[in-house]
Amino acid sequence: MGNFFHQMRVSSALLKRLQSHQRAIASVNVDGSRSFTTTEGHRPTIVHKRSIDILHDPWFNKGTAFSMTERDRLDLRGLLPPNVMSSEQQIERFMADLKRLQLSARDGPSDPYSLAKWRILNRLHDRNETMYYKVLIDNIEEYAPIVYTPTVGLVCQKYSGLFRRPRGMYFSAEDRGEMMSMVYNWPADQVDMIVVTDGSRILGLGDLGVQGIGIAIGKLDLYVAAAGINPQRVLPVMIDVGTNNEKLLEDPLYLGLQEHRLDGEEYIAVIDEFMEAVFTRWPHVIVQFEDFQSKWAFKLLQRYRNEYRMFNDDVQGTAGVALAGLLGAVRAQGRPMIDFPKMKIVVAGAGSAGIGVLNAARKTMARMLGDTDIAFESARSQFWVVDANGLITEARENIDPDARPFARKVKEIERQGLTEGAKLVEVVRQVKPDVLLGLSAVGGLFSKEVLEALKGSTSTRPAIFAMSNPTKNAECTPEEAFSIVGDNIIFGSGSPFNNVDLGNGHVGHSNQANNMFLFPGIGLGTLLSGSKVVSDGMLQAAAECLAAYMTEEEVLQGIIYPSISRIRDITKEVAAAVIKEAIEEDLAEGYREIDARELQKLTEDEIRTYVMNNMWSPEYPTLVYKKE
Ligand SMILES: NC(=O)C1=CN([C@@H]2O[C@H](COP(=O)(O)OP(=O)(O)OC[C@H]3O[C@@H](n4cnc5c(N)ncnc54)[C@H](O)[C@@H]3O)[C@@H](O)[C@H]2O)C=CC1
Ligand SMILES: CC(=O)C(=O)O
Ligand SMILES: [Mg+2]
Repeated sequence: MGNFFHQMRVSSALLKRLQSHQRAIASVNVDGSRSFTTTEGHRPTIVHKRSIDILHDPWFNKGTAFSMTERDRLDLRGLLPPNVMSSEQQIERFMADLKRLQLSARDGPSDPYSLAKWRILNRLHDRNETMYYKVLIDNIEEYAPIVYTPTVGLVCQKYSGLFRRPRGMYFSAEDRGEMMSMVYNWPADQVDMIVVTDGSRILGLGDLGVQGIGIAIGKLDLYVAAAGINPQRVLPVMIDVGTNNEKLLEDPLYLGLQEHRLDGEEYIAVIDEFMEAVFTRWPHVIVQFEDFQSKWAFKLLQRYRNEYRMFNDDVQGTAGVALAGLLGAVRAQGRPMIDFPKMKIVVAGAGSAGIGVLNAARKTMARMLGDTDIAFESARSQFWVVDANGLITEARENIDPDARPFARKVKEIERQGLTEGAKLVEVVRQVKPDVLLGLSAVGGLFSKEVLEALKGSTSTRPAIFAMSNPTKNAECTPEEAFSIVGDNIIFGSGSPFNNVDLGNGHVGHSNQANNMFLFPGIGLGTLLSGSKVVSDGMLQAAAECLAAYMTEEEVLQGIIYPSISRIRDITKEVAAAVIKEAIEEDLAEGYREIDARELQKLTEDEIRTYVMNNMWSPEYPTLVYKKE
């Protein structure tokens, strides 16, 4: 039905075009291009380029003002956000943004100039990719917080003002039936990595609709900088199925579809069509799902993970990073990793990230306890999960099926002096956990009261993970954690914070507990192994590699994650671990000139060299012109 109407629209557009061509009179301009004067008095300009070339040509580019018929005529469909704007709207958007700069800079995280820095870097990204990535790689510690969390969150929030040149592809609900041909509008014949979002839960900032493309761009910046994926082979994708953000629905300058989100079968049909289209054009691509609301994150993962080379970063990448942190917290107490199943863990947040972490931690505990059904069942009792409605128990009505395995038994928690829906502070007070981990998206959730309660922890060195992003959503700051709970804690946060000066030359180490330490290596390892799926074993190998990366000395100092300045090295190690596991599981089918048999013969060191040799570095190549 939709298709039929679409064809009707196209054919009537074609008819109009033909009519106006019949009425056109040709003339030649001074620059050699040809113009037509139509009987209506308009003078169309003949251009000799199409698609991305026209967007990159400041002479002819109209950005969001290309009409739908022009987009079809010039192969631009999918290369721009779907809302067609008038030139007046474009100017209004630009001016609104310009005036907002001062205000936005004040809104920013710790760095008041973060947004201005992002703009400068973004302009460089548009002009010269090699130089952009050289700057990023050489100064990753300084600029990761600009192109990635926290500033990327602000960028997504302000995207309608910041948008200049499009980057990546947009597939919208309006494009149903067209995606298979639209993918050919992308200029690159080879794409290795796609990061796709539907904008429904961007960091902890909620539904940002089409503006969520910023997070896909930021993640792919790390793919290039950390994993050495060639920037010509990355593709950020926004699937615009509408938004339920009422502010955006009413904003005349919003760049996306101004309708409520598709849901149910209609929604799945759009994502299915997208997956089929990209894997048809690029059968070897890896698709990373990013920042999909929990409601869809798990369902889509289950739907595609055995069929396509894909993974969900928030569910699976975060799980691995948190697991590495939990194991680090055990080691930091001077205990062997095998003590992990004894840890009492309180998790605040039962969304895609929280549930992903809980499942991975429970499985790892069970494996350490002998990998039996009994071990799996007993591991469950190490977790207390608190969501927006308090402690989750079996007495909860309409319990989310993904959280059900972690619902506490009522009798058992009554013995602990707790009830269904108990507040976080009560849970911490009664459980006296070893670990308090936040993936709630609620800034300041680990209040003074909660942190005071954690002082009663039975652990010799309690661990606090305030993993929500961006900075203002962190459950607490390291200053709060160290000053309230005490100097002898482990601290990790999703967005970067400075270390804390504890006086007398002592430093309270602030770790960045972010999935950026895993997703680039998972993607690169999967690519180079040629595995057709991303298996649980490959993800586990990635997490274990990260957990083992820090030395005993570092861990005892409270340093349980690498500094971001080492991200290229840890990514290489993670990629090698993923490849090794893929080989062991007989999933590695090879990549380019190296086939499965040759991969199997590689030693661990040779796998590392293989990874390094396949990482792109930002060096200018020699260019030679050749006629088409
Ligand atoms: N550090 C990292 O690498 C990562 C961090 N995250 C962050 O995790 C956060 C959550 O992400 P998702 O799970 O996808 O979001 P989500 O929206 O699916 O889940 C949020 C969860 O927090 C719960 N919650 C809300 N208010 C609460 C409260 N007052 N107390 C306890 N729980 C509360 C909700 O009930 C829900 O279960 C986001 O801020 C995101 O940026 C996500 C992925 C990776
Ligand atoms: C880091 C990340 O993936 C998130 O906050 O959603
Ligand atoms: Mg994410």
